[in-house]
Amino acid sequence: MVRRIGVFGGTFDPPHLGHLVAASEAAFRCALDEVVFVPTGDPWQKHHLKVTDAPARLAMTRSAVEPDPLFRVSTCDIERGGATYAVDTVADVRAEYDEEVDLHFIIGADSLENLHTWHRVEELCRAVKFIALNRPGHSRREVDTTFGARVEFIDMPAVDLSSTECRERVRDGRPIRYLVTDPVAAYVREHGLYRG
Ligand SMILES: Nc1ncnc2c1ncn2[C@@H]1O[C@H](COP(=O)(O)OP(=O)(O)OP(=O)(O)O)[C@@H](O)[C@H]1O
Ligand SMILES: O=C(O)c1ccc[n+]([C@@H]2O[C@H](COP(=O)([O-])O)[C@@H](O)[C@H]2O)c1
Repeated sequence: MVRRIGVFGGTFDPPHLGHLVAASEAAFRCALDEVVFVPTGDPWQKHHLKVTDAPARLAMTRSAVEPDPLFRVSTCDIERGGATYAVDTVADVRAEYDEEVDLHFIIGADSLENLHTWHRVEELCRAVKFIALNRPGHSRREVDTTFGARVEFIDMPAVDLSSTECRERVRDGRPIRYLVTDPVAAYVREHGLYRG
């Protein structure tokens, strides 16, 4: 039996409940054997934003996924260096297995809308199928399939939350408890992240 692996790339600055619900729902609905969270090294489309250092995002992502035996973290994007391209992510994750695996790239509706801007997208689309999740304010159906994307649309309980909102809440002194896991909230507090 070829194992079905979900690859969930994200900047995870910080990881929040929307990410965890998306991964869990994708795993359940698509019978995934494992979901690999891959924090970006250098998210090139976020160069206009201040992104938290990779070790902190990695530590938060590890702590967020640790309780779920179906989830693990790969550091491949952080270790590779240079701009993070999903086409490299999936090649590196594939290389982490000794056996043949069927890779599914988990993606929110907002990212799916921008898929046509991704590096070597046709090659990426040959390498993986996409599991696309609804995200408030974004239509999942607007995907340009001319480059061959194979997309399965999954409905998850809508989580109207972003890392941006979490960062803004911390900056403004508002709570993020219950929007992120307790260990992530503790990490943010103890390391003074997002205080502006
Ligand atoms: N609430 C959500 N519901 C569904 N998908 C989500 C949600 N939040 C993030 N995602 C998806 O998770 C992946 C990683 O997202 P990312 O780490 O950039 O989080 P974000 O909340 O979009 O961050 P930011 O606000 O900093 O842009 C993307 O594919 C994104 O579409
Ligand atoms: O391959 C690309 O060119 C590309 C461009 C933008 C985003 N991505 C990937 O999309 C995932 C979510 O990225 P982000 O920046 O929305 O956190 C992550 O795995 C990124 O590497 C990939």
